[in-house]
Amino acid sequence: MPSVTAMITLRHVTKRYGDRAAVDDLTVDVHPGRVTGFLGPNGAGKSTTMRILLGLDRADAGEALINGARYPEFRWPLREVGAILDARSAHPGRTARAHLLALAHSNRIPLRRVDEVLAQVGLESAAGKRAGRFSLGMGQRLGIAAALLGDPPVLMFDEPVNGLDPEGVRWVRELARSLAAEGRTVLLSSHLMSEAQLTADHLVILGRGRLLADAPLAEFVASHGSLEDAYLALTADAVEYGTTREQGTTREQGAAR
Ligand SMILES: Nc1ncnc2c1ncn2[C@@H]1O[C@H](COP(=O)(O)OP(=O)(O)OP(=O)(O)O)[C@@H](O)[C@H]1O
Repeated sequence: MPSVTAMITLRHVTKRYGDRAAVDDLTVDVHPGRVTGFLGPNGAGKSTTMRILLGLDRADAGEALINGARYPEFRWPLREVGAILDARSAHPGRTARAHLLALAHSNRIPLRRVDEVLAQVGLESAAGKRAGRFSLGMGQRLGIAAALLGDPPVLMFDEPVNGLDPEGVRWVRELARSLAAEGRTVLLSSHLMSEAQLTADHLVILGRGRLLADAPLAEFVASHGSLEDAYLALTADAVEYGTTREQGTTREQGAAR
């Protein structure tokens, strides 16, 4: 049974670039045993939040914890949290198997896990192929294999279905749901409301780096009939780069707010 304790804890996290806050006093908990959809318009701060959690960016203020610890404190981080931030993270000259073997070595993960995760993501037959020759979808699968390698209790996927075909999209959805059903914490960012509605149990929505909502999916859908309608109503004032209805041209609203 999943514990009721939050596995991802953000407390007053702020990150500034110049005079602008990419993440602005963000406090939220992400719980195990469910898929939490991490939503927000372009530039809302989703990737920055994930990067801070993964120790790739440093917050100017606040605390970002995974299972009670800061990422740099983990001796074997891949056993604590699996993440895909960028589908092309493997060295292009390395085969899929060599990439995963190197990761397993570096985190003292049993080497048998390499073949297990290759099978889990459907890449057995491509294990000897260089990552640089992978299609976008294969690259996403390799990224997910790396995330699963250490059997971590926490998974963070940033736009995992970008560029995937319908079969791949469904596969990611079912994978995310099964990982949550095993009691893991799954945080998944997406721009696709239809996909988020099919995948997430719970939603955390950001706008301009601030928390706009933290509630069960069912509440959103009940309030407006669809997640898309609820989301667009909630984020209307937080969109940075929109298109004007009359001309379909891009305008920047950021300076006006
Ligand atoms: N390295 C950086 N230098 C300067 N500004 C940055 C940097 N990284 C992010 N930002 C800014 O911080 C804000 C938040 O960006 P972030 O990528 O976290 O948003 P996001 O919600 O992931 O957006 P998207 O949905 O477009 O991926 C944006 O205004 C972005 O331009």
